[in-house]
Amino acid sequence: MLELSDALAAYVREVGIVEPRPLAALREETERMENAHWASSAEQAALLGFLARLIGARRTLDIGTFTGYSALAVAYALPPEDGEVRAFDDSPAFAEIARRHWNAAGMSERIHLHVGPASDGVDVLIAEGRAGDFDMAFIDADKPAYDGYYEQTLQLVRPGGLIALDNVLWRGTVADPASTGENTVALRALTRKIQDDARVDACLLPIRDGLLLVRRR
Ligand SMILES: C[S@@+](CC[C@H](N)C(=O)[O-])C[C@H]1O[C@@H](n2cnc3c(N)ncnc32)[C@H](O)[C@@H]1O
Repeated sequence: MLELSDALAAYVREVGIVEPRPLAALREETERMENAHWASSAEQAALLGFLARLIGARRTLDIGTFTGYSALAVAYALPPEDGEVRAFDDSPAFAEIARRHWNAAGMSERIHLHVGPASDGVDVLIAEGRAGDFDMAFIDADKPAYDGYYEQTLQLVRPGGLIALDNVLWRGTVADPASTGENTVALRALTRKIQDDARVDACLLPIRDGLLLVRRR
């Protein structure tokens, strides 16, 4: 696979994607943080925004929000009049950073963040009767809980809607039978389950740490 050198990444960012200035400001602040690698890359976030536009998304879920980069990238792709991102993260510190940047981008009306365990927050939406009400979900929180998030989002996303799961290659460990770490085992099992799941179509993109795209039938 082609290695994305710094020069090549800079080229892609210059001519291959559009990153609004407030989104770039959020990325730049995040890059100075200890957990900077948690954030989606600019290219991956641009892909999510592109896919949101492609399917005409109006309402989306962002499970594992960190400093808010993926949520903001998708928010830009939603219609200004009624676009809605429901975001979930259990860190109040990350929430503060995310909200500051969403506000600066003029997107705070469009993105609603639940601070607490994501599964509880998503359950609230299900209890509120919002099954089938969402067009897209991005799953990027704790890996052993992905299967639960997948089942929850499958309820919330409409037929024809999209679920994207990040990090499904887990730095390549999933292809090594000797790797039996908790995250590796969970991601390997879920990827196989999804490929055999008659409720969906799925396609694994080997970009960055692996992005599994799932379409609800
Ligand atoms: C990889 S980061 C998300 C990156 C983000 N999607 C982006 O593109 O910038 C994972 C996030 O999930 C959050 N998280 C982990 N376990 C969680 C849980 N059980 N409930 C809610 N958030 C959780 C962490 O606080 C962290 O911010």
